[in-house]
Amino acid sequence: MSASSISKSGTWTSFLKSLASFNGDLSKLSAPPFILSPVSLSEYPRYWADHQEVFVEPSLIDNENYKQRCSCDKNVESPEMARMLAVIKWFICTMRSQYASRTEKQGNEKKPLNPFLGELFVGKWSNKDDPSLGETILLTEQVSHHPPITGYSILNDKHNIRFHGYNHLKTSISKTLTLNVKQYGHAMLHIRDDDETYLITLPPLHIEGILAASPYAELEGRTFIQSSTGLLCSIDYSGKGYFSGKKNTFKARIFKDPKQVDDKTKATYTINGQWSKQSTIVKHDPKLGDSEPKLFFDAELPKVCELYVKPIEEQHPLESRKAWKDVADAIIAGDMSLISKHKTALEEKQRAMRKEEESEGRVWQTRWFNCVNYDLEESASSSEDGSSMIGPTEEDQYLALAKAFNLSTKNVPSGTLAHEKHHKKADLTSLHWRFVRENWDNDKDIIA
Ligand SMILES: CCC(=O)OC[C@H](C)CC[C@H]1O[C@H]2C[C@H]3[C@@H]4CC=C5C[C@@H](O)CC[C@]5(C)[C@H]4CC[C@]3(C)[C@H]2[C@@H]1C
Repeated sequence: MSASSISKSGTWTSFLKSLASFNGDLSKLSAPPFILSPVSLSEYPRYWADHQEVFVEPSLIDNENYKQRCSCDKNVESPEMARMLAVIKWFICTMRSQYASRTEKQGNEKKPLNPFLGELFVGKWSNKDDPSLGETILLTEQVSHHPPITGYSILNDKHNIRFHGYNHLKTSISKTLTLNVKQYGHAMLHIRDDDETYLITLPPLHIEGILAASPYAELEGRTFIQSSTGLLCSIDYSGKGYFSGKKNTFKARIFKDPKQVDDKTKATYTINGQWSKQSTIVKHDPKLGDSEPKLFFDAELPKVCELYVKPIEEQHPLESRKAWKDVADAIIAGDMSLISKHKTALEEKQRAMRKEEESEGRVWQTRWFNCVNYDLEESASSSEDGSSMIGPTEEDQYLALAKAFNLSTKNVPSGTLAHEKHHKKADLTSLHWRFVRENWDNDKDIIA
């Protein structure tokens, strides 16, 4: 059925009517089968690293090879700048995976399964066709169901790459049936033995085309990449119909002094283009002026690496594809009554578990992630009573990196700066989820 015929069908028009009472809770929406994805949102962090070569590259740049490895500027001034450029290339590369790959593959966005509390997703890129990359492991955990929060960790021990983050979504529907998505949370990329760290914020997005039954994502707003080397990259997004006219447009600027982030004349490089296609880079030299634009990245070139996920029979009951199998099969079969039967069964099991915990005065214990309260003083790496609420550990670089560019460390939309209105709201908490590597290392029940 084409999108245009779907958009005129009875099921879609009644779905659109149901959107009028959408209250932001995606789990309450019963969308028609053809718009449901058999994939859980807990699998989406895979998009941070499904181009393994690009993901590993920043870790391969050192004091000897930085000029020759920096394909967009052979005269790059330092290894730190070369690594920042490689991190930006990786970040832009993930944008296409995160926000355009499903539409490219299946024609439009679909509604992913809503992860249950404690849902796990484990995968690995073995990189057999390029062993020099080493093996990368993907771990995700639904650390909260209300509100929905997914923790994720991507580890490549061969190159000492640790990428951890969490994602919390707040959604709303506009009068024109555009789904507005604010992302809360952030990610931290740690590379090299001296633990060079990059704090990465997440862009707001909106889903257009719902009226026409062919929804697709477009980014907006601004994200930041703050390096522990002092370098800062700020990226602005816009789409079709904005000043640029092209979909998936971005403009990135690199600053040596994060405090100058709003003075574009102080940028060392400006990168322009589409995060789903090509982008070019200009170097601003105080003496030589601006360089000619040069190709920075072509997002359609790097190949997607196969993620290995254990067969369902080898999975733990909390692992996503095992837990959702009956629902996923019913969605693939397009059988609405079977979908709601199996979905209801899973939801009732969850409700029963929450009731039992409540009657026993217990709360669900998260497995690989801790919730850190950044309003608390520095504390040891684990709390005495085993609760998951602790203060930051001394090696935690989050506060220092946030301070460098005045990022709010409160629970506000990702990328909010401390002088912006969201940060001024009263009673804001500063709770952020952190991966605990030893919990994964000591986990005897789950293997990658
Ligand atoms: C409320 C209206 C509704 O359900 O409409 C259903 C429509 C088919 C489309 C809505 C769904 O579109 C999906 C796109 C999903 C985002 C895609 C990429 C990412 C990046 C990743 O790093 C974090 C998750 C995120 C933000 C996904 C969140 C969920 C989105 C918006 C799905 C929508 C429910």
